[in-house]
Amino acid sequence: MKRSDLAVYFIMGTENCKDEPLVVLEDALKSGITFFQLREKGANALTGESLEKFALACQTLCKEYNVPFIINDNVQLALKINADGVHVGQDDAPIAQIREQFNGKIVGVSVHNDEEMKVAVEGGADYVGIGPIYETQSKADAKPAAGVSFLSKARRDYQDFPIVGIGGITTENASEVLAAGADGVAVISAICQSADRRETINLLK
Ligand SMILES: Nc1nc(C(F)(F)F)ncc1COP(=O)(O)OP(=O)(O)O
Ligand SMILES: [Mg+2]
Repeated sequence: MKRSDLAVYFIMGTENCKDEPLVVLEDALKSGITFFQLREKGANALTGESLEKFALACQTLCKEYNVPFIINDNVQLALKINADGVHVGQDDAPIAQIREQFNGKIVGVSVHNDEEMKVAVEGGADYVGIGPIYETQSKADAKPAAGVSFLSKARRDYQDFPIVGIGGITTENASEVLAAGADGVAVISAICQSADRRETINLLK
């Protein structure tokens, strides 16, 4: 993957959308997202067969638009349907183990400090997600908003490593995240709830 692939990283699960999720995803793909992550969370999250079916439908749409399709947390599902990669957090399996399972695929890791960043980079992650930059409504167990200070430091320490910012990012504050050194922004609500996704996506770049 290229760093520029992270420019507008849309993340979505069925709980994030008022409208039909696949309609939202196709509109977002048509409107120019550059990366997609299926993050199925919450009380009514799809599971089992219905999750697999939904994931396959998302994967088909992403293939049509030549956008990488990443699955959050669910390593088994990502392997089973041959997703383009997986995103894991600090509570998931160690990066070295994930890296081995996903040879040649994309592995993203959430990091919050120098140590986690070092382990992710040395463990072979393809990109890191840093956040939450701002307060977020999309992650119930999110850490407090950290601002851009750690992101800026990570960029100083790893000048060429792919970094995406996440957490409460909107068209109003995306430029601050990019100025701090992120290659792109990861968003859920800003795109899910947008009335004009093409305009929103252009304002996130
Ligand atoms: N899902 C994510 N995607 C990104 C990405 F880099 F892709 F923007 N960064 C961070 C997260 C958060 O990941 P995690 O800490 O495991 O929590 P959750 O499983 O609730 O998402
Ligand atoms: Mg996770």
